[in-house]
Amino acid sequence: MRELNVELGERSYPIYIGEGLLTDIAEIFARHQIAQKSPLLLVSDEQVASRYMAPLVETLRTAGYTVVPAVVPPGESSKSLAVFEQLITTALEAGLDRHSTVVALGGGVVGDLAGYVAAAYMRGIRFVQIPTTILAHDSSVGGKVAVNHPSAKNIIGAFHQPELVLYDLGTLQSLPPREVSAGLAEVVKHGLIWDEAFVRWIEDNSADLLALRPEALGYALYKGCGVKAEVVSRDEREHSLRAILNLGHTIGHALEAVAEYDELLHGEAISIGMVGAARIGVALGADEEVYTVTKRVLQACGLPVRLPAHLDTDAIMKAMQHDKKFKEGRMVFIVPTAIGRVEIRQDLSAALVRETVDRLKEEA
Ligand SMILES: NC(=O)c1ccc[n+]([C@@H]2O[C@H](COP(=O)([O-])OP(=O)(O)OC[C@H]3O[C@@H](n4cnc5c(N)ncnc54)[C@H](O)[C@@H]3O)[C@@H](O)[C@H]2O)c1
Ligand SMILES: O=C(O)C(=O)C[C@@H](O)[C@H](O)[C@H](O)COP(=O)(O)O
Ligand SMILES: [Zn+2]
Repeated sequence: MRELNVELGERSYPIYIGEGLLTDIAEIFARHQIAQKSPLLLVSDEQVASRYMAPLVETLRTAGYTVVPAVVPPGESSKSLAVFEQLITTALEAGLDRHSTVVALGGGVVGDLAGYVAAAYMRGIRFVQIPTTILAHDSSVGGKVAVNHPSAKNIIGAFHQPELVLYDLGTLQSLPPREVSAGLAEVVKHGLIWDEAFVRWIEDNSADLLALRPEALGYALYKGCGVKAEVVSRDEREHSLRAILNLGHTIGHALEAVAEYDELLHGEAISIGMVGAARIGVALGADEEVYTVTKRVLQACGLPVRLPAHLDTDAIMKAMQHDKKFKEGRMVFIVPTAIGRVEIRQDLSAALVRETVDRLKEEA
C-alpha cells in the first residue's frame, strides 16, 4: 500500500492507495473514528453498486455500522440539484445525524455529488471518498464538491474535505476502455502542470496504462495524487496556485455544457481543452514542443484532441464566461510555458481564444 497526506492543519487527511483495500475498510474506519452509532450513508451509482456495493455493505454491517445504501443513475446527469435533494431526503428519512458519515463509492460524479450532500446536510457532516475510476484520483482529493447547473459546470458547490481517501486499485479493472482514457486525461494534466519527467513516463508507459497493468497504474495514480495533494496543501481555496489544476478546463467545461453533459466525458473535454491551452501557450511564445508533446501524450492515452465541429463557437465562448476563474470581466486561462510548467494569465484577448477554439475543430 502507498500512502500520501494532504497537509491542511487540523483538516489533514491520508490517501491510501493499494490493491484490495476495501477488505480492510472496517479497520481503517476504526482508525479514523468513523462513528458506528450514527447511520452511515453509502452513495454509489448503479454500475458501481452492482459490482462493489454488496460486499462493502456486508463488511461494514459485520463491523457494527448501520449502513444506508443510496444508488443513483450513472453519468453526469446525476450531478444535479434534483438528485442532491433526493439524497438529502434519504438522509433525513434514515435519521442521519451530525455524527453520521457520507461515504462516496464511485467515480467523480458520485464523489462530487455525495460530497456536496455531506457539505450541506446539517451544515456539514463527515465524508469519506472511495474512488473507483482513474479520473477520481483527481476528484477524490482536494475537497471540491458540487453539482451542475444546466448552463454551468460545478456552479453549486462547496469546499468540504474528506476524512480520508481509500483507493482500492482492484476496482479499476472493471472500467470500460473509454473511461480508462478519460481518466488518464487528468493524470496527464498533473504531469503537464508540474512534472516534465512524469509526462515523458506517461507517454512511454501509455500501453501499460491502457491495459490497466497494476504496477504502471499504481505508480501513475500515486504520482497524480501526489501533485494534487501538494497543490491543494499550498492553496486549499484557490486563492492563486490551485487554479493551475484547471489546465484545459476553461475550454473543457464550456464544451461539456454546450454538449449538454452528454456527448463528451469530462476527461475527453479536458483533453481537447489542454490542446487548446497548449496552442495558446505557443501563440504566446512557448516552444512548439509544448503543443506537439501535449497532443502526442493525450493521443497515446486514447484521448480526443479535436473539438466536434457541430459545437457552436459562439455558444462555447458564452459558456466560458461562467468559468469560476472569470475575474474583473476577463477570462483567466492556465497557459503552459514549457512541459511541466504553466502560468495563470488574465490578459488573453477574446480573439485569440476564439481563433483557438476554431482551430481545435481542425486538429488531426
Ligand atoms: N472535485 C474535483 O476536484 C473533480 C476533479 C476532476 C473531475 N471532477 C468531476 O468528476 C466527474 C467525472 O468523474 P468520472 O470520470 O469518474 O465519471 P463517473 O463518476 O461518471 O464514472 C464514469 C463511469 O464509469 C462507471 N464506473 C465507475 N467506476 C467503475 C468501475 N470501477 N468499474 C466499472 N464502471 C465504473 C460509472 O458508473 C460511470 O458510468 C465530472 O463531473 C467532473 O466534473 C471533479
Ligand atoms: O481541484 C481542482 O481545483 C481542480 O480544478 C480539479 C479539476 O480537475 C476539476 O475538474 C474541478 O472540479 C474543477 O473545478 P472548478 O472550480 O473549475 O469547477
Ligand atoms: Zn477536471
